[in-house]
Amino acid sequence: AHFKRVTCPDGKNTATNSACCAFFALRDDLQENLFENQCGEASHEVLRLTFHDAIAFSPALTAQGKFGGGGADGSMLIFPDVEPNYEANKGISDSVGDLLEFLPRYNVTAGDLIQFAGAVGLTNCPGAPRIQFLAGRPDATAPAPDGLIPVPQDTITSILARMKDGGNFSPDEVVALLSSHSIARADHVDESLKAAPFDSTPFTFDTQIFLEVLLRGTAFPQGGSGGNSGEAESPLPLSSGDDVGELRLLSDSNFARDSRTACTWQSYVNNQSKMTSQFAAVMAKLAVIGHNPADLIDCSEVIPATTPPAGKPATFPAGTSRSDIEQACATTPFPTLSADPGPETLIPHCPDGETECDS
Ligand code: HEM
Ligand SMILES: [Ca+2]
Ligand SMILES: [Mn+2]
Repeated sequence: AHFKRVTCPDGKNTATNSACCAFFALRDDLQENLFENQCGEASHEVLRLTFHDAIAFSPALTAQGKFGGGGADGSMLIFPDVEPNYEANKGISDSVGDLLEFLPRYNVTAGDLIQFAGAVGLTNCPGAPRIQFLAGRPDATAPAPDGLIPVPQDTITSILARMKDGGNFSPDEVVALLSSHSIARADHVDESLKAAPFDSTPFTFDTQIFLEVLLRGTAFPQGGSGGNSGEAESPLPLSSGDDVGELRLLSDSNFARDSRTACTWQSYVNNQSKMTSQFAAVMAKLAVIGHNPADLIDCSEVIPATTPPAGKPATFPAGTSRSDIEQACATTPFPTLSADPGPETLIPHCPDGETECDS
């Protein structure tokens, strides 16, 4: 068969399906005015929103005759005064507010906007994969019920059960999804710290998260209140001004050390291609929770090209070494890595070495 491309009403773009046309101008607007072509705060927060919108879906609740949520249906944007107020969604209102500026100006559904923006934002992050984007999610008719978003103080057993129910994710697939925490910073785990990074390279989609969470924790980030619910000690607590020390989620700490997930966790250390290909595959699954993909139209062609990885292997952050690794996978040797020289260094607050940046 051959496929004829349609010319979009904008007169500039062609598409495999006219349903994809609305996304070209939206993409350019998001890149210029929200993400600023950077792997900064807005790109990170929209990625988190893709998860929180999609995973609020529960066949188990439906089986009890209750409403289980609509999955990736944009309910966060359609009912912005409901779900964003749930405890597990603390901080999500930033990305909800960001995307609500775009929603009325484009002929796309709220569920599509969230997953599309997540895929576009990712391409600003060096090393991140280009993920699939399917269009055509119908609009949510009701907000998802509370209690469906994992929190870092949950046990691994409970998070795995929730992820199985919500997206039919295996333990390995949950670990793959946690690659997202390579480009992540917390504002609400320790309310006294703003943008506390989960790894030493929060603007690069690399495997440092999997390495650094395996290092022995020594302290809570300096300047913070420490020991909050869902927080574990980190190996890089040094802070100065806006440059906040690394914060470790209790759940990430547990995933790295639990017998059900430790070997997959360790297998991503210094294996960028494995991490990114598995993350891309599982994100495709996440993005269609609550929908039959056969009802959606492939508009992946609108997603920009990726930003290439730095090409730097994983390294022990300055001040740490192999002897600090709490290895929990018994069957595979830990990879040999070099260490950055010198004593512990600060983790920069801004992308691209800027001295001032938003949030
Ligand atoms: C499965 C268990 C998970 C737990 C318990 C969890 C928990 C958290 C928490 C507590 C934060 C910090 C929020 C804040 O205080 O500002 C966070 C941030 C983040 N999470 Fe997760 N998460 C999980 C899975 C995921 C998944 C599957 C994704 C995406 C695919 C994701 C993407 C992110 C991103 C990108 C951020 C950073 C947001 C920012 O920098 O503002 N998380 N996560
Ligand atoms: Ca990183
Ligand atoms: Mn944030």
